[in-house]
Amino acid sequence: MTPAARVSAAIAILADLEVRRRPVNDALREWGQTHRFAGSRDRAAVATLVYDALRRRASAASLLGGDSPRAVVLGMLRLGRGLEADDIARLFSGERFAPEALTADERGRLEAPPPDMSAPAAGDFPDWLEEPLTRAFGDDLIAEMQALADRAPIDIRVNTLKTSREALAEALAHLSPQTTPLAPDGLRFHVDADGRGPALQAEPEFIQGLFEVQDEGSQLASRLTLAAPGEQVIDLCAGAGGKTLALAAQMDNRGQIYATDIDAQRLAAIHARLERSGARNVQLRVPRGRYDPVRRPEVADPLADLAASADLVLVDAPCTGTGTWRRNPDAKWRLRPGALKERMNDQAVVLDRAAGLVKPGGRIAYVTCSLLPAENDDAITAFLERHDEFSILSAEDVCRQAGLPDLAPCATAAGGLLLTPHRTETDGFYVAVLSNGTTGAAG
Ligand SMILES: C[S@@+](CC[C@H](N)C(=O)[O-])C[C@H]1O[C@@H](n2cnc3c(N)ncnc32)[C@H](O)[C@@H]1O
Repeated sequence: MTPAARVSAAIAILADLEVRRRPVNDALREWGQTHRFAGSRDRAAVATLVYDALRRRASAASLLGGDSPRAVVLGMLRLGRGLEADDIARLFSGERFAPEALTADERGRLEAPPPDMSAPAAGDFPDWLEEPLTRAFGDDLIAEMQALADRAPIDIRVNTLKTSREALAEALAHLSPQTTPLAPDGLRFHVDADGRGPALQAEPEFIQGLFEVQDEGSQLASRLTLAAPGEQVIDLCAGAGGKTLALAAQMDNRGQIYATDIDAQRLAAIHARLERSGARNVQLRVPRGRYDPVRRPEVADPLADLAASADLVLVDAPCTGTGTWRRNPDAKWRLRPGALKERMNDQAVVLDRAAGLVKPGGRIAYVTCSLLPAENDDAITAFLERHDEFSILSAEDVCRQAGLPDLAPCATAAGGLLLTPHRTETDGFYVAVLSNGTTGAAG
């Protein structure tokens, strides 16, 4: 496909998304199936155009004075990719397979300096989130949100149960890995201009369990739980097990991790990952269906024997995922206030459940991949009001004990830590460590 034909395809896919309101991956998959002539490089380039357009949807619409798929792609090429009006005119030539030629108005807008934009347009985020995001970032709001609109690199966590970062970097030298700036076990890979990264999961080292794909922010969040060898740990929202595996390695296979989730199906992927990783200190506690003591009392509590027993309960809470918008740019335009409310309710439920599982002197590590205070500091403040036996460990102490003193400036008003693409070049993650009683955390 020519570059212009790829642009036409991206505009058509964005138009389809508007009409059918479905996840972008479904639309891209269907496009690939119905355009068999497109090779893998074409498909990657088209997908990257679509994703980049979604990243810049609001600023592009502001530049072009409208939010049609064509306008958004035009604006993205100018603002996101830095193309000049002449370069864009060559793509929008009106020739076979290319989009229609530029109108005089479009050309004028592409040539003029960008207009003054509102914060949501300049930062490419939904209007209704301006107030909470301003609360989170103050004067840094636009810089933070622009960093969240950029593309993300691909990070892996080296499985230290089986190898070292140095040894794996050498084995993967043909993919030019770099060490992650903050996480001690991470390697980073960059994607090319067409959005293609290395096919890491096809590497023999992946099959041998020497690494897992995991964003550096998620690796740091696992470290900030302060999980230590020999501890009794409950991973209450284990899902597919990304953090369970990181904790097992951090604990050097010593002690015990009980991994569960409200939803048995979410745990399905964890079995093969555990097998590959060589983690031997993980016990799965799979509910017989969906664990919901209020609506489904017939489903037994898979942790019934673990009340008040854990040194650490990790609550990797269900959340809006606003911190992962670099990877899921369509999610930012689909998020609704009702979904935020639901997640806030889930967070309170799961935190209260965690409180009953921590032994005196133990701790809860509360983690979200959200940037919204309602899901972060506010959730913790409300929890501490409900549970006066808990107190928050200072962010500085947590960073020091985790061996990550450089993260201390990420402290939030309530004493949590907020990592962001702008601050730490990671996905957005929030971590707060809460101690049950006064004896404090391990370390
Ligand atoms: C952010 S995801 C977990 C990701 C996972 N820890 C990882 O690192 O790959 C949140 C998980 O919380 C689960 N969940 C939601 N409400 C819950 C509850 N009340 N108790 C336990 N798990 C819950 C969801 O099913 C989902 O798998």
